[in-house]
Amino acid sequence: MTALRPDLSAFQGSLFDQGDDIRLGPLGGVRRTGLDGGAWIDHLPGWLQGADALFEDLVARVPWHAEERRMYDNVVAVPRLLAYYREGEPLPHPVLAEARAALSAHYAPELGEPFVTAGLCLYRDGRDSVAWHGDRTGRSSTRDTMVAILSLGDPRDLALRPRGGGPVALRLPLGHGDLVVMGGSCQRTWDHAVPKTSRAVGPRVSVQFRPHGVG
Ligand SMILES: O=C(O)CCC(=O)C(=O)O
Ligand SMILES: [Fe+2]
Repeated sequence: MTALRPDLSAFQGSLFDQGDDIRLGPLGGVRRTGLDGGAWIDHLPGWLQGADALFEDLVARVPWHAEERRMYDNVVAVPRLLAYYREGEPLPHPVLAEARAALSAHYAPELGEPFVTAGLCLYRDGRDSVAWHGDRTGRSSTRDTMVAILSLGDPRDLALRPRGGGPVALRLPLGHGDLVVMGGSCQRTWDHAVPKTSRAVGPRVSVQFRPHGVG
């Protein structure tokens, strides 16, 4: 496994967020969109101020690695870089621990348990992506849960459609400190993806917080 240092020359930063002061805003402004089958999406654009400074710090300090997957007779590269922080493992920046604690407190009445793990993805350019899937390797395959995602860097679309296919029902551009939370039956009854794009886009980092046993 090789650690990688991505080329940041394509990263422009946001015109609206040039500060180095990295700070979370209140969660009171999240807006919920209900989806069919008991799923929902919460969205809060610009939750984190100083998102570009955090982005650059994470790109430089997280031990990013590439993965390969077997596809029938071939071994193919996973089209993004990854890092994973297990329950109890220190996160790569203190504001991520604050974010996890704030999300845990805000959603406790509904979720009944804290967010504990953090998965990080780095999309280097428009060729990096994540294919249609639900996060259903653990308890989320049978139970309602939540996955909270903080997005940094250049926005990329998170697309959602009902599980099993059909047209895209929702497309949210996420970057520069935006928060999205997928909740209810979303991982079971809906699929999500970050599609490849031919637009000239800079890199994006996604930080996914999940409860224990949700993958
Ligand atoms: O990049 C994102 O925001 C989504 C990532 C994702 O769906 C996953 O890692 O399961
Ligand atoms: Fe996912």
